Amino acid sequence: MLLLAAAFIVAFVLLLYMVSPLISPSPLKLAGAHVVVTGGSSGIGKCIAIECFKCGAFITLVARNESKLVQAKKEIEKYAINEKQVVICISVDVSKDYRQVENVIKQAQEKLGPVDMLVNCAGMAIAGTFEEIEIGQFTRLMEVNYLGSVYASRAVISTMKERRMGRVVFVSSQAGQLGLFGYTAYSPSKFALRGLAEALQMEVKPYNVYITVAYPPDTDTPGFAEENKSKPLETKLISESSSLCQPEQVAKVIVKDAIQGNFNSSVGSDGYMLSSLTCGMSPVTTITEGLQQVVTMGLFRTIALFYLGSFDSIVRRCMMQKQNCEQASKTD
Ligand SMILES: NC(=O)C1=CN([C@@H]2O[C@H](COP(=O)(O)OP(=O)(O)OC[C@H]3O[C@@H](n4cnc5c(N)ncnc54)[C@H](OP(=O)(O)O)[C@@H]3O)[C@@H](O)[C@H]2O)C=CC1
Ligand SMILES: CCCCCCCCCCCCCCCC(=O)[C@@H](N)CO
Repeated sequence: MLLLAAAFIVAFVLLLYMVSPLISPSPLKLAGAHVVVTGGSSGIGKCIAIECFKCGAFITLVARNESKLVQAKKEIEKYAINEKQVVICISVDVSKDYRQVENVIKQAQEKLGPVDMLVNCAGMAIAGTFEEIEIGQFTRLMEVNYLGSVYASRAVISTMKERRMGRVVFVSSQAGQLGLFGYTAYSPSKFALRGLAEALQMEVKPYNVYITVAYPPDTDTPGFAEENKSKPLETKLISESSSLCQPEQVAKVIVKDAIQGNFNSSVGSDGYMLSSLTCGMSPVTTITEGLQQVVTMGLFRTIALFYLGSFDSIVRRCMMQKQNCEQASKTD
């Protein structure tokens, strides 16, 4: 009986491997491709642009600040592998008005041809307790992190479907896979990207267009330094459970996954565990990935329970410390 079951499983796995080319997309060739990177003037976005440029791509950088854009363009151009390669910059706020973003994409396509890959990396983080964060910041984060990605993606998707090719990358965050102290405004804006990505992937898969959602951990960038200025101690301590990465390393992984057409993109062992644990109904792009999710789910949930316990105790300890400080200052 056991033997029969084992034989059945082996046959099943073999069958899955046989049909795997049907679900694995063919890799995108970056040489000569047009890659648009929103948020490409700094941090992770700039490193993604460099990574693509190194592979022979043509780059459009999109961000607000013109001098930062020009600076980034100069830096990226150093990595050229042939004389034809071009980097262009366009200044726009991706979060304000769909028509503006659509125009920017049109301009980029006139200069460098149809977009082969769009990387939605423009974004920002604000950390603070729920009652500390100004009410307008909840709107702002949804506008920049979520709607900014909707607008740029909406502007490229029709052409991608017509050409039966393309990649759209959403840069979410590990804070888009779990909610944690201090991120009541930020986490939802990153969770939203996952919902968008899943729904969109189901629509565009028959057109050979592939979506990638990246979930980076804390990454050493100018944006991260800015966020740290006002980050609650609890958020800092909890985030230390996950590694601090360099933007170059994060960019390498994101570009590799986008080329392959992988839906999930994570960095490091905690990133891997989190993605596996939170895979839910997200599409699977390789058989190996699907099998790993099935096998590791229970184990990773067990590990996660220990993490959750330690997060709760960090929050409780910080609260008690604050109360002690308040009492001490009252009795003084
Ligand atoms: N660093 C980290 O720890 C992590 C970051 N992430 C995510 O990665 C992305 C990049 O982060 P990071 O590299 O740290 O950030 P940076 O602050 O270093 O870079 C952000 C980029 O986005 C641009 N940008 C910001 N707002 C807008 C806007 N409204 N319209 C157009 N462009 C905009 C900025 O240019 P300008 O200001 O000139 O517009 C800049 O080019 C973000 O989405 C972030 O949430 C995810 C996980 C971890
Ligand atoms: C099996 C379970 C494993 C669980 C591991 C849990 C680790 C949680 C750490 C969460 C870190 C959040 C980083 C947010 C980064 C970010 O988006 C901002 N820095 C943006 O600037």
